[in-house]
Amino acid sequence: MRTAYSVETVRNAERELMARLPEGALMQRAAAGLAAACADLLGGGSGAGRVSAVGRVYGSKVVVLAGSGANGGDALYAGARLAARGARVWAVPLAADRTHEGGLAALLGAGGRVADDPFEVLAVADLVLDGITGIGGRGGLRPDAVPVARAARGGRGVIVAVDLPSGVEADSGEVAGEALRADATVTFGAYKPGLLIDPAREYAGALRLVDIGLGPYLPSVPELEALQHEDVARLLPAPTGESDKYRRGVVGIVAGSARYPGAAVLAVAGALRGGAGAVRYVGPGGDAVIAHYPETLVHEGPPSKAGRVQAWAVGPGLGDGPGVADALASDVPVLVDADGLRLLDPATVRARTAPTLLTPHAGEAAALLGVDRAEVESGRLAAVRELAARYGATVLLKGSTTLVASPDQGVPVRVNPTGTPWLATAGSGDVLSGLAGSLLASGLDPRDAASAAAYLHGLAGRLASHGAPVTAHEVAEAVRGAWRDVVGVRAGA
Ligand SMILES: NC(=O)C1=CN([C@@H]2O[C@H](COP(=O)(O)OP(=O)(O)OC[C@H]3O[C@@H](n4cnc5c(N)ncnc54)[C@H](OP(=O)(O)O)[C@@H]3O)[C@@H](O)[C@H]2O)[C@@H](O)CC1
Ligand SMILES: Nc1ncnc2c1ncn2[C@@H]1O[C@H](COP(=O)(O)OP(=O)(O)O)[C@@H](O)[C@H]1O
Ligand SMILES: [K+]
Repeated sequence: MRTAYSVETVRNAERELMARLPEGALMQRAAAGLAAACADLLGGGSGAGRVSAVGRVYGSKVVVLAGSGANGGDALYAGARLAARGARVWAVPLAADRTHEGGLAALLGAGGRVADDPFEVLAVADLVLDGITGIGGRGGLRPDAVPVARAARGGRGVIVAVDLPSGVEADSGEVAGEALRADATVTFGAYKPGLLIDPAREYAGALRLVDIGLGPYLPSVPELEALQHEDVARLLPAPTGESDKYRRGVVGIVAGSARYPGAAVLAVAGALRGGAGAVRYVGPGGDAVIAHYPETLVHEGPPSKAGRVQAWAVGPGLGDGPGVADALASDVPVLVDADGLRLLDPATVRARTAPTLLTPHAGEAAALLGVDRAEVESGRLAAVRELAARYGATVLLKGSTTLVASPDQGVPVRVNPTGTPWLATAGSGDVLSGLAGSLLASGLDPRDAASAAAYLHGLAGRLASHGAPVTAHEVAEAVRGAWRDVVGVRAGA
């Protein structure tokens, strides 16, 4: 599990740790880890967007962009360590007389210099350390930093953000103005939410966490968590000798319409790959569903008359078709997506005794919240939390970063680490709905069902795409490979 903590929490932990250490020790730990990561990148270490061509620290050219705070201090001390190993290091102080004194003195003492002309050194740098702002930064880059940041980006050097890319909001992932896009970010003590959530995540490049000993002082419940393979493997259902199709769970799919018949097929396609023992389809698309998936149980009447299910997934391609209210009136978990989300009444959802899972994309979330889509896209974390609180439901917010929030207080939001922009293709959300509904039916709680489904769906998207366009149908077909990958089954086993 990868976890992220808010700035306030990190600062509290740092305070506690610092009280037990000699002055400056923490910054030295950060600088040592940062310098080691830079040495690795200068040596051709992979993972970052750009790869350094120099192949070694000795003789390489390094520029340190230093702001007025401790972030600049970290960068300058790391610059000093690189200078001591033979790098030519220039400092570019962006806050004149407020540059970190100790850091600058260390750099000068190790043979580094203050650049006469920042643009000249940025043009030839092999590596640029962005120490303009870290967790103390507010708003985008200030006007005087903007031309310097642009010159850094325009040069050929690998850009390494210190703790955070300068200009991004650490707690929310918002990017309020201009920010410096890094090839790699070396962060200290704990990931910050902004490093895992778009749009800020896009600016961070490859992530490295430097352990500065903060662990024991961080609370056990983080702000944000990202599941990894082993976490998802623990969640996925596995049939046993005692299993039969009913015990494995039956998922009911209410999807498709005369206008969108394909949505029914795609939602069923996802559901069939999701672990339930049977898929019941309810709606007007039964013929198309059967033509693709004869194993589906189909029904044309209302969901309440379709026979017992353990969970419903309602909404994909439904248009104004019936079924949403009927499914919501049931006493089993219900996933509501797409058309089902229109006119969804918070009071109805809140009054349910069984769990509800809402799966909006940014546009649908904006409509539910009564705000602009751009507001949701720039502030995903706030939007998903607000929706979960307002509806008393688990919410999976889709998009470039998929987030899952629980309505319960103190439960970390989950951020999905898999996926590819190629998933932005018609119908891929329908596959996700079916998949998540199927995991709900097989007994996962809504937060686990949503995050495991997003994880598998994202991985399936990557496997099916391999860098090329992909269709929703192919994503559904790749779910099995993703599942095997997660649970560690090798091909042929
Ligand atoms: N605590 C510790 O022991 C450890 C901390 N660590 C390190 O410290 C970092 C936090 O340091 P920090 O608190 O000094 O804040 P920091 O991020 O350097 O920036 C704040 C300064 O920038 C300014 N400023 C604000 N916004 C701005 C903007 N948009 N554009 C430009 N300038 C802006 C603002 O000054 P202002 O001009 O507003 O007076 C303020 O002085 C943390 O990220 C990590 O790297 C590690 O060494 C581990 C140990
Ligand atoms: N830029 C992106 N990067 C990664 N995944 C994306 C991106 N845009 C959309 N997705 C994913 O693609 C799927 C699209 O779902 P949705 O918007 O409901 O589309 P549709 O209604 O056509 O099925 C979601 O799983 C979403 O998270
Ligand atoms: K920075």
